[in-house]
Amino acid sequence: MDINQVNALTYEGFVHFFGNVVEKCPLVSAAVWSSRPFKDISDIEAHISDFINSLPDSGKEGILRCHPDLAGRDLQSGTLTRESTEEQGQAGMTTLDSAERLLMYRLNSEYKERFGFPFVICARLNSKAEIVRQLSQRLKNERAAELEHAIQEVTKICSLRLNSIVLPDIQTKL
Ligand SMILES: NC(=O)NC1NC(=O)NC1=O
Repeated sequence: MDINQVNALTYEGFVHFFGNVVEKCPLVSAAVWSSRPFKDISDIEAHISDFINSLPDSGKEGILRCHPDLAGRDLQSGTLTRESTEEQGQAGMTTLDSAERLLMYRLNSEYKERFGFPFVICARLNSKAEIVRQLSQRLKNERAAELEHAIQEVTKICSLRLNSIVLPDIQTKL
């Protein structure tokens, strides 16, 4: 859909289409709907980022906790959202061998133990090797810096999801 169609959506319609641009957090799209009309995709993205960044740490942590582990239980049991299934597939998380799966499980567990929220990274922008490297690296961060880093990854995931729903401006004008 183009930006004019987005701006014409009712609240219910907007949450229907945009409710999962931040994983399992329809509250975020519900919150930004009242900022219409949006100029373009970047404008929607900016409102979402502003909303998330204005949350207290507990709210940011809550957003992270709504994300499934990479190569975790939801993937094994087929209960990932459609978006997350595609993203984890693209990053090679669906074709790990048993040693790689065990490594991801260990690192994810260690990360959750240390920070109290799951490791989040924009899977579509990272290869399997890069995900393992970043997970090992980010385990060494201070908690506050890591929370901000993880939230930036949420906004990258959100940006790619928005771009798969809304046509870019250039296409709207063709
Ligand atoms: N934990 C985590 O990073 N999850 C995800 N990342 C991503 O791009 N999609 C996800 O579900």
